[in-house]
Amino acid sequence: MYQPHFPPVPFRLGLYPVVDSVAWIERLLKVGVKTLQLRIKDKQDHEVEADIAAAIALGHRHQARLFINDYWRLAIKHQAYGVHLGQEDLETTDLDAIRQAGLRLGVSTHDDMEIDVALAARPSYIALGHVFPTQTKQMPSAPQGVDQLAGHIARLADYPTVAIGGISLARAPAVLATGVGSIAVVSAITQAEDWQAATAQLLQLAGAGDE
Ligand SMILES: Cc1ncc(COP(=O)(O)OP(=O)(O)O)c(N)n1
Ligand SMILES: Cc1ncsc1CCOP(=O)(O)O
Ligand SMILES: [Mg+2]
Repeated sequence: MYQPHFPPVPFRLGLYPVVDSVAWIERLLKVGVKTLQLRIKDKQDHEVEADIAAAIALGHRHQARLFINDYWRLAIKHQAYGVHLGQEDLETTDLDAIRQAGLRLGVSTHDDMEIDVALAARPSYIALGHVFPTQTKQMPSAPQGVDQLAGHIARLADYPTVAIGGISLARAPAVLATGVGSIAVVSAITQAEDWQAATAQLLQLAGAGDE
């Protein structure tokens, strides 16, 4: 049973681009993306606060589901839709503060043990990765592949799920066939020759998420 400790999200979050700038957030909102993440790495809070505040304001204006990666205090301060955290972040984050502020929580997982840890926190969604090899982030483990992903999706039943890692336009149909509710992508959009065409095609396949 899906009974999160945080506000729920729709079972299908649809296409979920993960990007590193306000410019990308604005572009993607303008073409109809409704779930997205601002992922800026390795900066001090004061260096990213203006960008995080601007991205959150844009998300509100477009009635979109904007998750902030890592910077959970700033996400609370500026009232983001949600926060995305990794496994190692769970130990150092005040999860009660996120819940009390009414933000959704997404948690990364890479295997069954990490899914156990994530489920114990009862987040709003569980991310599963990396599905395929990725150039975007250094990964300590091997890609899980579509079959293992399908096993995790079956285990998680009605829990909202997000697949991430190496998902291209060509690979998206096989990933979606596992029943996963969302595909998170970086390079499939940001490195595409024509990002607008790529986004439109991915939206066609994955949808913009349930209301
Ligand atoms: C949707 C989604 N899934 C997984 C990740 C990876 O998050 P994390 O493990 O915290 O690693 P970094 O992104 O912080 O490098 C994600 N960001 N989004
Ligand atoms: C942030 C992150 N977490 C797991 S894989 C990944 C990067 C995904 O990027 P791409 O879609 O370009 O493979
Ligand atoms: Mg993180």
